[in-house]
Amino acid sequence: MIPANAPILTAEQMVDAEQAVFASGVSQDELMERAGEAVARETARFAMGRPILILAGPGNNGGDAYVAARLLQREGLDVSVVATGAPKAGAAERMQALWHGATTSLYAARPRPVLVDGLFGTGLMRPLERGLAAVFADLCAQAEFTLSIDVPSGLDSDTGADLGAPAGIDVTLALGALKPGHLLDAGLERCGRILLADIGIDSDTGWRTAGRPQLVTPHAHSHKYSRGLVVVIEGAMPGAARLSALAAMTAGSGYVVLAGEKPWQGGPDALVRRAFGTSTDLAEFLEWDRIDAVVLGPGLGRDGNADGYLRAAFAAEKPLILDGDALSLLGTNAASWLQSRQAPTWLTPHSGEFDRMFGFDGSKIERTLAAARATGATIVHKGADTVMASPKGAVRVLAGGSSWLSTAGTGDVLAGVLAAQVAQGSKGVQAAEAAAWLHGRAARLAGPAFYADDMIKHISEAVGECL
Ligand SMILES: NC(=O)C1=CN([C@@H]2O[C@H](COP(=O)(O)OP(=O)(O)OC[C@H]3O[C@@H](n4cnc5c(N)ncnc54)[C@H](OP(=O)(O)O)[C@@H]3O)[C@@H](O)[C@H]2O)[C@@H](O)CC1
Ligand SMILES: [K+]
Repeated sequence: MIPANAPILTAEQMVDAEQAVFASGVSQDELMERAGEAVARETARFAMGRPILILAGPGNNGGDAYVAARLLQREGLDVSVVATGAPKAGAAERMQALWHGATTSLYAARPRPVLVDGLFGTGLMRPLERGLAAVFADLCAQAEFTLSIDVPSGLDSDTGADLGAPAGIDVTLALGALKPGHLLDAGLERCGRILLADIGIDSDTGWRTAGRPQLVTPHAHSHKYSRGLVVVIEGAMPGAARLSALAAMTAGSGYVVLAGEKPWQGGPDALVRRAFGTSTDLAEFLEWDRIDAVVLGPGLGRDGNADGYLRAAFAAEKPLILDGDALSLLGTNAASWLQSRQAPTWLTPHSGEFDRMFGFDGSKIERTLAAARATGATIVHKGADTVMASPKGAVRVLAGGSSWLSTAGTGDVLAGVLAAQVAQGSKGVQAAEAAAWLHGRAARLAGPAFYADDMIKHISEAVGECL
């Protein structure tokens, strides 16, 4: 479980936030006391009287651990500390000096039912030393409950890269803000349940986890056009475009058109079909001023026809959602194609498509932001950790969704849900966040082992939860 609408800060941003707290008159010791109090409170809640082993590393993460040890002992709990080295000068050293209970070295440590991991937090700079990682993993495996302070030790807090973190952590108590590493890459599987403790730092940021959108019921005078008109362009593999179109219908659009050379005639009668002969015909149709959003890419194909449709969609200057084959056609030229567009664009690549289009380095958040800035488009970088970024720097992350979403066609469904949000007036990363949330919720409602058509039936139920 991941907190919704929670701020996300990098290690560097955490240091800045910490400095701002110090500048306001709060001492380093006071801030560490607050962090340790939060750790002690959550640990006591889960320990329910069981003996506790606290691992204290050499940095401030270890300092938090010493505070928690002292407070838990004061509450009468049976606490033992494992010190992995002398703490660095400053608050951590002072907190260690205030700890007067049992202390052992790492290699003499005996497992206890409750384990608190205060080895390393945001200051982890390199992989855990192998012996340390092995003992930590063993203590964790033998504990009945493990809580990590701030970040599981062995997880890169900025990227989620695995630097030796064990499996089996039950709770991670994030201090002040979530870190990118909680949400990305290996972090998704290593943190257990994530809780967020307010320790009084200013975590105001444009990066946060996605939350349930607030949608509106159509007003009394709404009509099919005012509810948003979506056009989905059908290509070589028509099934994918159908999934997008049906998803756009159940996500609240007033009018959905499936446009193709010979558009599919099955399915609901409410789905409007529009045949076009050539890309010139398509370009003319897309001039229609009723159109609020266009989806291009699901099942498009990559032949000359597809290229013509892409050019027609660009020429129309309507809000445009590009997915699948449209992304492949743009390829490494995405930035130059997109920078000239006046109307808003959303790109919805999965990681393979993203990597083929863009060569940026860094965490998934940094790479997605770089792509948004380079293209001027809102990027929805899909995956178990879906990262959404706008060119202005807003970031939303939706992580920890149903792993059953890893099946064909679910990306096409997302493109349709997104088009419905755009057609109804939602903008930029807000439209992406709403679509990703509805998509994730529909997948949960569909249960296990669903296929993409199944989840479409649950989109309107997900919409109902947001009114
Ligand atoms: N910022 C805030 O607002 C607040 C922060 N708080 C807390 O501070 C934590 C961050 O503390 P931090 O910066 O001292 O880093 P931390 O993770 O304890 O470790 C750094 C130490 O480990 C060492 N080291 C690194 N990698 C290593 C490795 N692989 N193997 C071995 N050693 C390694 C490194 O030394 P080095 O060897 O690199 O010289 C250094 O000594 C944060 O997560 C939170 O818990 C709260 O108290 C209050 C609010
Ligand atoms: K930790």
